[in-house]
Amino acid sequence: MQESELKIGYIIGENTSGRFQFVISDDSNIKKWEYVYLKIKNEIVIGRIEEIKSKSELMNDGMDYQSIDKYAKTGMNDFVNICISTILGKLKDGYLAQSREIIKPGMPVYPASDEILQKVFSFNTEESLNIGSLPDNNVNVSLNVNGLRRHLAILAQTGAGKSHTASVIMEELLKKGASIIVLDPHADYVFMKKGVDGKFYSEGISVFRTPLSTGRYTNNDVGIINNFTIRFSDLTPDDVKGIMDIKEGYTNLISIVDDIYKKMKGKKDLNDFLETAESLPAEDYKKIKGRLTFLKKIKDIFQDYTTGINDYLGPGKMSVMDLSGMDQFLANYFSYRVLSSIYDVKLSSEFKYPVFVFIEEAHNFVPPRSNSNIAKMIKKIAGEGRKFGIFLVVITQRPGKIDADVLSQCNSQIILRVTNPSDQNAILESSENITGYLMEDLPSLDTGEAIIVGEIVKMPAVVKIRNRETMAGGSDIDVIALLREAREEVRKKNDPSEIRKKTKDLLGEF
Ligand SMILES: Nc1ncnc2c1ncn2[C@@H]1O[C@H](COP(=O)(O)OP(=O)(O)OP(=O)(O)O)[C@@H](O)[C@H]1O
Repeated sequence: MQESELKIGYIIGENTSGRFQFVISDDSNIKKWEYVYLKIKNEIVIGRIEEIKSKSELMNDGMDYQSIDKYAKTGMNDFVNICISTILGKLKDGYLAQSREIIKPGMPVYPASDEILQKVFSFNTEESLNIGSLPDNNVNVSLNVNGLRRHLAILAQTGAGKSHTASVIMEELLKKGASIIVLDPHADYVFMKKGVDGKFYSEGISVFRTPLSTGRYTNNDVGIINNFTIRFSDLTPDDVKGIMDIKEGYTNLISIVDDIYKKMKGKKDLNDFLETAESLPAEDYKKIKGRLTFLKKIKDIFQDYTTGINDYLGPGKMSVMDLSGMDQFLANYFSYRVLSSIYDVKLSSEFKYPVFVFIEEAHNFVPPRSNSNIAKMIKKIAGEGRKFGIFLVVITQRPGKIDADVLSQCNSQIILRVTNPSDQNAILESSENITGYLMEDLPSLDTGEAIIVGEIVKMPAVVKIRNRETMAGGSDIDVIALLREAREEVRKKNDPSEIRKKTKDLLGEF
């Protein structure tokens, strides 16, 4: 095909090494977010359309309705359609390298073919995770598993598709034999053992719950579950303080717990702890009584066995820690136990495979300036984890309410719809990958559409995340269907024939 047949426009006006503008014909089908290229000295320089402007000298913004109406009816037009495109780089061996060429007015602009785009959005099979496709064509987009080495953030407002996206990445990582831990405060991932068809999906997935869990699903709903239990005598005094939510500054309560430990003479189990506490001087007992009541309330988590790292960490194994129904500080404590044990085995190289840790609702575990054990552990992993092979996937709907250092340690971002300006600002500040142009698109993304930037992709892209293979938990409630059911219930309650039927059932024929 001749170049002249392919081109869609010509470079015009002022252009820079980062951006160019070109005029397109009136009947062009080109759309925002599509990719174009220029041929400069036998090289292909790729750009992405960020904006399309249309303007007319004739029908300008100083004219009234009647005059425009007249022009419009004549069919006359002098529209100029101008596309603004960012330069993503020049294509080199399937990768993008920086382009420093001068972009001159008059140069033709070509639409990037699916073939070119497919090259840019794929990696070799072993390193690629299939995440979805470009929204307007069939080009598959893959993530580079190596890009996860520098942590990933999945950011979006509620309902935009964070858990869906995270599940797709988990499915892909499982296929690669990854070891995955999921901190799951709302039981969003507890059904992943099942496929969308309801059949069994993967041997490798286990769900861990504490006997305390009063979450949104029962054990029967979830199917096979593993209990996360603790043998009280395995706990250190500091562990017990953590479980009782006794923070660093509570010096009185800290010394009372230490005192109980010094005086314990029996099996060092929960009963021993509680009985020893009762023998404390009345004043001390009074101070700690509320915390002891709490320990009694959660006594079911203390069993004969302490769930340990070998239960939940292994090659090709994904363990979902269902923390639903727990107070935040207990969820923090359990999560801290899990992450610190992973940190230890990775630090000592006892476990050699990479571990991917997904943290849902991460803003609750590591809010700004938090000094809790779990927050310190997450910050440590964000800072140094990648050296030992622990990679974070931080998921949050409140990017403005999570520790900024943790967010900025994430070198890749998958960002779905975000309309709140303070969250948009937090995202913009967290990463140099995100430009103002990309930010402008955030409010208009559809559910399941994401902007992906950073080391996991060769160039920034808006991607339609693929369908899930596994069953979702925590999907949106179908309000319409439930309201329909409620109306039907009320109708039946008031329907005379239903009332007669009920009376007959109760009294028999009369
Ligand atoms: N790529 C997608 N394709 C099809 N459906 C999707 C996609 N992404 C999300 N959805 C659907 O949109 C709804 C919300 O998705 P999801 O639960 O993942 O959002 P969320 O951002 O995690 O919400 P929340 O903050 O409430 O947990 C779900 O019903 C989900 O199935």
